[in-house]
Amino acid sequence: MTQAFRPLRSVLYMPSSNTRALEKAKTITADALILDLEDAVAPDAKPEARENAAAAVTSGEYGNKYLTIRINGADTEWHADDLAAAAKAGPDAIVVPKVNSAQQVHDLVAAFEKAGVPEQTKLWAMIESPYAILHAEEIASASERLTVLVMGTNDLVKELYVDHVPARANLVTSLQLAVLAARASGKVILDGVYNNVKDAEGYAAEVEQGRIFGFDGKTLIHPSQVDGANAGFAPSEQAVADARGLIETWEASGGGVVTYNGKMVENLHVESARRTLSIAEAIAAL
Ligand SMILES: CC(C)(COP(=O)(O)OP(=O)(O)OC[C@H]1O[C@@H](n2cnc3c(N)ncnc32)[C@H](O)[C@@H]1OP(=O)(O)O)[C@@H](O)C(=O)NCCC(=O)NCCSC(=O)C[C@H](O)C(=O)O
Ligand SMILES: [Mg+2]
Repeated sequence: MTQAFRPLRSVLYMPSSNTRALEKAKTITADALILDLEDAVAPDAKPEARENAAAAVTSGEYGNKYLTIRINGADTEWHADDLAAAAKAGPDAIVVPKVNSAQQVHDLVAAFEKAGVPEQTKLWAMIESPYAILHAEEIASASERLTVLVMGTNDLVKELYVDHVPARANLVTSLQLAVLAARASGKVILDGVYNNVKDAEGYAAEVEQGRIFGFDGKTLIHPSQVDGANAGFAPSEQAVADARGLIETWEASGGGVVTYNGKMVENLHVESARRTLSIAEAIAAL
């Protein structure tokens, strides 16, 4: 995780045209918000949504949540105005949909600079096409400014001509390629959204799958999904206790190979355990 272990377990989208959702989001315990100007906003509502998103970012009313704005893609009529508004507001990150190549990342970084986007505002790139999946490592490593890959599984399903199915068998290769790309380039990666806000069981299974696959967190569409992601992408109490025990046992041994709870422990396991503790500490510090 390159963002100094800033937790991004739960990253909630909301249409920036929906003032009720923007208001409600102030009290929702998501680690980050994506104030959307793209697919969740109808063309007629884009100008007002743009103003709402900028006002939300500058309001100072969202506590320590990481605030991002998802702008419309560079090939749309709204992109330039979205980017100008985001540049002025200075969110923690600008989320760009449908990023397909390293060249596109270079162009975006240049456009950020030209538009006067503050240096501390990062680029989050959405990976949501077959082409992007096959070029995910080049995209992820194209710029230091790009800190997070965000899976767009709705668009990916559309582009693959498949359906959403339980356990996402038809997306497993894509998800894993994207996680590999993020890990190879030291970037954070967020899983896609779960569309059925009434299906708590299916949602919980998908959170667990995302955690097992190695995602750092999940993008969400409804407040009811926040607690599940916060718990699912945090080390459990047992994992924290095991990490402490493992480190203590290994250190007491003088740093060679030992067993802890019957399992072999070497320095690489200690590194993983320290990472678990760092994540737990970062979450506790929120
Ligand atoms: C999915 C929804 C349209 C459902 O809306 P609704 O039926 O109004 O939900 P509820 O009545 O259950 O809402 C209860 C209260 O919670 C607030 N609310 C709802 N959703 C959000 C939210 N996302 N953020 C903040 N607050 C929210 C409601 O306002 C109610 O508040 P109150 O009345 O005060 O109690 C809706 O949830 C929604 O719009 N979700 C977000 C949709 C979105 O942003 N989509 C874009 C990204 S998804 C995507 O496609 C990613 C990617 O590009 C890909 O390709 O995969
Ligand atoms: Mg999409």
